[in-house]
Amino acid sequence: MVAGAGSGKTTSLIKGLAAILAIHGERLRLRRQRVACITYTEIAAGEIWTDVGNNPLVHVSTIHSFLWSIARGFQQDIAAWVANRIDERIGELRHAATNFGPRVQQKTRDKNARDIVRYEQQCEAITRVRTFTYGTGSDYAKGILGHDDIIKMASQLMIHRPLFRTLVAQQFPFVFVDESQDTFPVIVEALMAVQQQEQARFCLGFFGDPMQRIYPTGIGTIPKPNGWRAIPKPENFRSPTAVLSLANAIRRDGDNLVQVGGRKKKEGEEAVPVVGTARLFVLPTDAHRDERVAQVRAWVAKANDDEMWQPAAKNDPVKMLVIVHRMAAKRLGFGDLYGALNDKAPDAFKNGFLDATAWPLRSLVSFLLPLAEAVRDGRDFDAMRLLRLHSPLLVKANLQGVNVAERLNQLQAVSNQISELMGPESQATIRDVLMLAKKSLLVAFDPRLSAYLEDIAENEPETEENENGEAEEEEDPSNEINSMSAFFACPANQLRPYQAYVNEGSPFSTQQGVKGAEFDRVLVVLDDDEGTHVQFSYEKYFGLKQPSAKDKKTLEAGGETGIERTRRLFYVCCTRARQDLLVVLFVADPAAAIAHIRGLGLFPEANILSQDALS
Ligand SMILES: Nc1ncnc2c1ncn2[C@@H]1O[C@H](COP(=O)(O)OP(=O)(O)OP(=O)(O)O)[C@@H](O)[C@H]1O
Repeated sequence: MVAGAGSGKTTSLIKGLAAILAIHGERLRLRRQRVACITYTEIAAGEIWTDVGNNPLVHVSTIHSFLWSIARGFQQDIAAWVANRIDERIGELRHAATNFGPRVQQKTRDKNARDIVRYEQQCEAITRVRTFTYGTGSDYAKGILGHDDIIKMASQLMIHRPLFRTLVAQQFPFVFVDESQDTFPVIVEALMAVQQQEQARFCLGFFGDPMQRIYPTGIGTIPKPNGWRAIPKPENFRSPTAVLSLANAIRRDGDNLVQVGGRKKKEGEEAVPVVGTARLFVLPTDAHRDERVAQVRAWVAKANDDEMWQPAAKNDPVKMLVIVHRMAAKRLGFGDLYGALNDKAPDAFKNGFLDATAWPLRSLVSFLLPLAEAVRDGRDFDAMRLLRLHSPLLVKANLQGVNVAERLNQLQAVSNQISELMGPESQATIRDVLMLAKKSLLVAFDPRLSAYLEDIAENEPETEENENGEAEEEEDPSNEINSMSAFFACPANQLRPYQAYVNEGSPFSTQQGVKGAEFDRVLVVLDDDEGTHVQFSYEKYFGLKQPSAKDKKTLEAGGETGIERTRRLFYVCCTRARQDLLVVLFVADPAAAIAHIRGLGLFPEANILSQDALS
């Protein structure tokens, strides 16, 4: 099912699941089979499972847990895969070492050498591992596979082992994949291999929209082999007429998909279209952005005769979506964190910063920060739940012969210390928090993080600044090291405002975290960060700024530039609105920008407004 935003893909998926249960439920139960529904995040999984009445015949999960639930029984294959993976890594590191040019810094060479030693030790250690498990970060020596390993390992098993394919189909004769545009290509290949082998015994369905792909690792368009049925859904049920025209106009320069309809509301017996509003304000980039956004909101409140648009400090009825950039990060209180994981940082860090999935952040954001907050608020139950979920100190195998009361006291003491270090007034750095967690064995760290904690000495001077600001140069092996040392030096209390942004104002969490998110009033703030953002550029998207030399090279090579990525993100943001949409674009020269944007046919001319409208 390939269809635009608000066309009811998720609604259809849930109806499809219900229909399968009604038609095949009894047979599935007897054969101990289940229906798998793969979603992007745990939150989305929870929501879909609630929608199907928490039916145990439906296994709703992320791709990782789905794959692990099938692969975990194949321990011998896993062990062989891990041994091979370590060899591969050592080979890659040695290859890199022999190809280091004269400009590569000594610390990069040292790290390479230490990493080789670590992998060689792991190679030895895995022979003693009895059972491999799946955790947040991979630690082969302890028998733990991480997220990336599960994807690589299980898809390989699926692609190369007929028996494994049969097993998948036997356990899960129906597999639905939601948000299929953001699925890894190798997973699509693997699932298609199962379908090819099992034919009518295996029903596979993808639900998605290539224009809503927001992760660079996603496949976008799913290939359609012969014999597959495409299910079109041409109607839009969410957007008011004004937003629907904009959505169609955004796609006109992309894949040209046109949706019809739009949201309707009942008036007596009749269903009438909701007209709604879609406006663009183009305002000057200066130090008064917040005030200007507030002024625009007051203006819309008046124009729409809707007080809900007035600026609100709490429980804001307007959903505001911003792509964070340096200025916003500074204002929100996590400027250093932004700098560490964005300036001259590896692409994986920059991408993972947008939704807090970058590996340096994971244990902090998913465990240590929530733990610190639970302790501070006196939510003992939550603290305990987090510890049980994340701490190896409470794993059954590690509690044998241990005085449990003592262990709990010890955990409480460490949790209190972590909470203090991460408190708003604390002067502690991220490194301090991580060191304490490491020393006290509070959490099993991703070995990449452990390695850096061992390697990067305290107060290590940061290397040369990125002078030109344009982070468009090639990836340099020392980027990761520099990023990590800046990351360790960040104040730990910047994590809280960062997490609040990711949970509330980030279009990424909105898109992926809350399935099919929709809001009555949406405010999208577009604000390029003085040209340092390479992933997204609204100025380039609107044609206010020329593509760079690198963009042109990428296009010539058939690659994709930030312009396409920005179009898709803009589409996702705008199509969340059920009633009114307000877009605020900050640029250096609003008058020129307005003249240009009027010619694009995105917004009606009368709805492209400037500062003048506010005075
Ligand atoms: N057949 C229908 N009739 C009326 N309303 C519908 C219908 N199908 C879906 N809707 C409503 O339209 C809205 C969008 O539906 P849904 O979230 O399923 O779309 P989607 O295609 O998954 O959207 P997106 O791609 O933007 O996540 C929801 O409010 C849903 O209740």
